[in-house]
Amino acid sequence: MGSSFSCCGDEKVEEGPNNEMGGGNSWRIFTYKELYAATNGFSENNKLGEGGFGSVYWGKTSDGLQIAVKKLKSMNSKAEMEFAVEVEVLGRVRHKNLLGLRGYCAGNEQRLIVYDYMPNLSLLSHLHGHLSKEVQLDWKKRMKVAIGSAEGLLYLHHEVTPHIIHRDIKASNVLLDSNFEPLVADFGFAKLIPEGVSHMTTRVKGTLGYLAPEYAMWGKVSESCDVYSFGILLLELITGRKPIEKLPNGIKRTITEWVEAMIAKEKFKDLVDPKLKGNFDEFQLKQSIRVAALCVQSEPDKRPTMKEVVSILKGKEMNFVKVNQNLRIQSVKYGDDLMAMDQDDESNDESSDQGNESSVYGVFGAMEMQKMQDPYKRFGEK
Ligand SMILES: Nc1ncnc2c1ncn2[C@@H]1O[C@H](COP(=O)(O)OP(=O)(O)OP(=O)(O)O)[C@@H](O)[C@H]1O
Repeated sequence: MGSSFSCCGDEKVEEGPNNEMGGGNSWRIFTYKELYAATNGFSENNKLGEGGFGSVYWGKTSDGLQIAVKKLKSMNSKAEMEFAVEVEVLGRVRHKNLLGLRGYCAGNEQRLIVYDYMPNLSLLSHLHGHLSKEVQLDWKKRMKVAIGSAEGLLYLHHEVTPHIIHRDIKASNVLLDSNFEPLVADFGFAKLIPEGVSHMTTRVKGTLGYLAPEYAMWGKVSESCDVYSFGILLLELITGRKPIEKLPNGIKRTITEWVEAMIAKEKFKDLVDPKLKGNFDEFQLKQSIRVAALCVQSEPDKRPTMKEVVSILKGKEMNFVKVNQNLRIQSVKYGDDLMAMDQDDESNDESSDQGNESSVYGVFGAMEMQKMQDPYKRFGEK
C-alpha cells in the first residue's frame, strides 16, 4: 500500500472556492502520502467505522488538525459515482449542521474524502452503540440534535440551488461535534433536483426502516422522502428504539408500529427512552411526537416541509398542524419481502458503529429487490 503514492502528487494543487468565507471551512486537495501519514498508515487502531463506501479513519494532519478520512474500499464505477456525487455536493453546501468537505484525494488507485473529525461520533453510537450506556444524550441534547438536523435538511431542501435530497438520513449519518451540535453527513446518495421538478423516479438507495414507502416501493423520490426519514429519526431520538426491531419471536416490528400502539393506549410518557429516567419536557415531547406523526404519513403530499418541521420543533404552532391534533401515528408496513431483507437482527453492537443498522440498497422497489441474489450488494455492483 505504502509504495504507490500516486494520488494527487505531493503538492497542494487546489483549494476550495470558499476560503474567503473563513479559513476554518475551506477545503483542499490532499496527497495520499499526507493522509497515509495522518492515519498511521490507515491502521486498524485508527478505524472509526465502516460503511458501504469503505472505511473511515481518524487522523491528525501535520498542522494538528483532527480529521476523519473515508477511504473507498474498491474502485468500480458505482463507488466512483458515489465519490463524485459526495465531493460535488459537499463542494456546494455550507451550513453549521452539514458536515462539509475538508478535502479529498483522487488518484489512479485511490479515492479518499477528508472531513473534520467529530469527537462525539455518530448519533447511532449514542442511541444504540458503544456510547449508549453513558447516556450523554439527555432530553435537551436530543432536542438540539433534532432541531439542528432539521435545519441542515431545511438548507438542503430550500436554500441551496439546485435543491438537494439527501436520501440516506439515519442515525449513523448524524455526527456530533464537541458541543453535541449535530452535523448531517454522507452525501454519497444525494440527488440534485433541477428547478421546477417536483419528484423524480430513481433507483432506491438508503436504509430500510427510514425509507419512505413510495420511495421503497416505486423509487419515487422527492424532498418528502427525507422528511419521512427525519420523522423516523425523531422517533428514534425520543424513544431510544431502533427503526426496525427484531422481537424474541423473530418477528420484525417497525418503530412506527410500536409508537402507534403506545399512542392508541395514550401512553405518551412511556414513549420516552427509559434511559432518561423521566427527565423530559412534556410540551416538547408532544410537539416532537406531533412532528414525527406528520412526517411519517404514507402520503408524501401530507407531510410537512422541513421549514414547517423546524418551526414546530422550535415551538411555533402552524395552522396545518390542526390536521393532526390528536397525535395519531400512521405506521407503514413495508411488506414481507422488504422486511425479510432487513439485516438488523440481534446485533445491538456495543463495540462499534458498524453493523447494528440495516443498510439495504434495493433496486427498483420490492419486487426487484426480492429477485436479487444478494440483497446486501450495493447498487451498480455486478
Ligand atoms: N467526520 C467523522 N467524525 C467522526 N466519526 C466519523 C466521521 N465520519 C464518519 N465517522 C464514523 O465512521 C462510521 C462509518 O461512516 P460511513 O459514513 O462510511 O458509514 P455509515 O453511515 O455507518 O454507513 P452507510 O455506508 O450505510 O451510510 C460512522 O458511523 C461514524 O461513526
